[in-house]
Amino acid sequence: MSSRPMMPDPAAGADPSPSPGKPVIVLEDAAVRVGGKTLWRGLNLRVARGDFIAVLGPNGAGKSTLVKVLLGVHPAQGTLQVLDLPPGRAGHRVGYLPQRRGFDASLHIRGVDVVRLGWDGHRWGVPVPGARLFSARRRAAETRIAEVIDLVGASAYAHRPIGQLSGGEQQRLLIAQALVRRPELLLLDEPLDSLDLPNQAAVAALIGRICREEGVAVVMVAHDVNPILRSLDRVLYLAQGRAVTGTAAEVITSETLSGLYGTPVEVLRASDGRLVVVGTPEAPALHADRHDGLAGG
Ligand SMILES: Nc1ncnc2c1ncn2[C@@H]1O[C@H](COP(=O)(O)OP(=O)(O)OP(=O)(O)O)[C@@H](O)[C@H]1O
Repeated sequence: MSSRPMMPDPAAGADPSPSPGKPVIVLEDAAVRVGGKTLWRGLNLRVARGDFIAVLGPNGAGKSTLVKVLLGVHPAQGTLQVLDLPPGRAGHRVGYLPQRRGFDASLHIRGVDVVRLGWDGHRWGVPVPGARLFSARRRAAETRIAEVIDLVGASAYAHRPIGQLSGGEQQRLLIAQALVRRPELLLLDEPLDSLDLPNQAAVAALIGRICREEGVAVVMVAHDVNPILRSLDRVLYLAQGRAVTGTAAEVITSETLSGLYGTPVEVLRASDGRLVVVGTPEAPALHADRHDGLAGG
């Protein structure tokens, strides 16, 4: 986890502080169109092993779309590489936790089975119990499933029905599911949403630890940077069709965000260190091509 401090320049759009080492993600001058219009462009990002990057921005800025681009399920222009391959080609080397709204309380599938789906959810059918016991491959799977449940601190409740667990407990098990195939890159879409503050802090700390201890690069969409402020390496801030990248201290400033939004935005620091952004405009509409010159990047 490292980054070189340097003031970001929204106009230039370059990622100012790439980490050294072989990149896990390379985006150069990337752009995305949705419904025939440009959502964002001029996006430059390099993510290295063990980096923790937050993707921030207002509703509709294109944060989830960026994750879909990295997964290879949404097309984009520019230079795009994930683990040295075009997006979508790295298979199990990429773990993904989509946005969600929680499990139905009546759902009886156990937490451990949810994690197991991350291992063999692509296969049809129910495993044959006898075959399972004698398969070395299956034993390796069960060892890894137990290991990853332990890693996220969910051993005490992993055998209970997932619908009966708290939001924080469910989220830990879903993170375990995303980690079970030992991904080198973890894409998390708002994993802290719908969690209460203590659980936000606990899950944020867990993700930071996974980054450090497992060497996994994490790209995490977040609405609030505060729970992850201490664990982060860099942020990518999307707004008004443009992107800036840098450390949180560089990007989340009145000067940088005012430049990005093109209107005065104030960043206040509370006495407990929390950052509060004031005066951001409403969610931007998609940028029509005739405005591309203004959207810049
Ligand atoms: N397949 C699609 N077809 C049409 N519009 C789409 C499609 N996917 C995304 N959009 C639009 O693109 C914009 C960006 O969506 P996206 O979900 O990436 O934003 P976001 O920054 O993640 O928003 P939020 O913070 O609300 O989750 C939205 O206006 C959305 O309606």
